[in-house]
Amino acid sequence: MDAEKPEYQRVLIKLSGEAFAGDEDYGISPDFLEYISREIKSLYQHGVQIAIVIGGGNIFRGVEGLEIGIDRATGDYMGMLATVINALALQSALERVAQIPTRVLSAIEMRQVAEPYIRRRAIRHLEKGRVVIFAAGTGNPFFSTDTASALRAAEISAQLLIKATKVDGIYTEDPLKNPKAEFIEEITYLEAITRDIRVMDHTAMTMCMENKIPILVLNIKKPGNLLKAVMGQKVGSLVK
Ligand SMILES: Nc1ncnc2c1ncn2[C@@H]1O[C@H](COP(=O)(O)OP(=O)(O)OP(=O)(O)O)[C@@H](O)[C@H]1O
Ligand SMILES: O=c1ccn([C@@H]2O[C@H](COP(=O)(O)O)[C@@H](O)[C@H]2O)c(=O)[nH]1
Repeated sequence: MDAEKPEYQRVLIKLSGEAFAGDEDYGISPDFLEYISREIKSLYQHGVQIAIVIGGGNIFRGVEGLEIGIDRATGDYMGMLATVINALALQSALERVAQIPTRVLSAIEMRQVAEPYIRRRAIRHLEKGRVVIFAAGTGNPFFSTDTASALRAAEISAQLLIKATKVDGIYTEDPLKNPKAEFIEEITYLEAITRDIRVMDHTAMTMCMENKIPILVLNIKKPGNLLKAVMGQKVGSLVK
């Protein structure tokens, strides 16, 4: 284990589903799986307790179902199942590439595939040095995996929620839509909500505010960013 001490001992990482697709628009990229496993290993080697919530945007989002006649709640369940697929892929990669013991805990019971989500069990896994992957979001339709990350971060008393995404941090507007948007290094929860910063949904932001969980938004595609975050080095944008 490295002598350098991390700033945070227990973190929750929200991994965007879209990032799982790598350079494609859909599916799971083997290169990304390998890359993210190595990135996570770098934190793990510093003794950081790591919980992960995975999105499903690379496979299915509930709102997409509406376009093909699938009602919202059913579409949302499909979206939650998509996060389970991503969780299993990540588990397999973490164990194969990084040799890290990993547990998938699902908010929707499917015993043959994953453990059911039980808060105290999740904490026990973390204490035992297992990376915990929370699958199936909150288990409820009409929510998002952003909200699931805020909820799980509060439940496990994570010291930091890292929103690992495709952009460098928070901007005045979505930088993928407006390249002239300006970078914001630090912002309060309330300001992020009132300025309608959409990098994380408002329900998630409010939950973090109420539970005083700082949110760090960073670019997951830049190697070393996750490690910088847990070491307390300057990276991304902070909401607190
Ligand atoms: N003000 C803003 N600053 C930064 N990013 C923003 C802003 N408004 C919108 N975004 C967009 O929010 C996105 C973050 O959401 P992301 O796609 O990572 O997560 P998600 O939608 O929760 O995950 P998934 O891909 O699984 O659906 C960024 O890629 C960015 O394009
Ligand atoms: O608690 C939850 C979490 C997710 N969903 C559905 O899953 C998809 C994928 O999640 P993303 O956050 O968009 O990556 C989401 O669009 C919802 O349809 C849910 O219903 N409840």
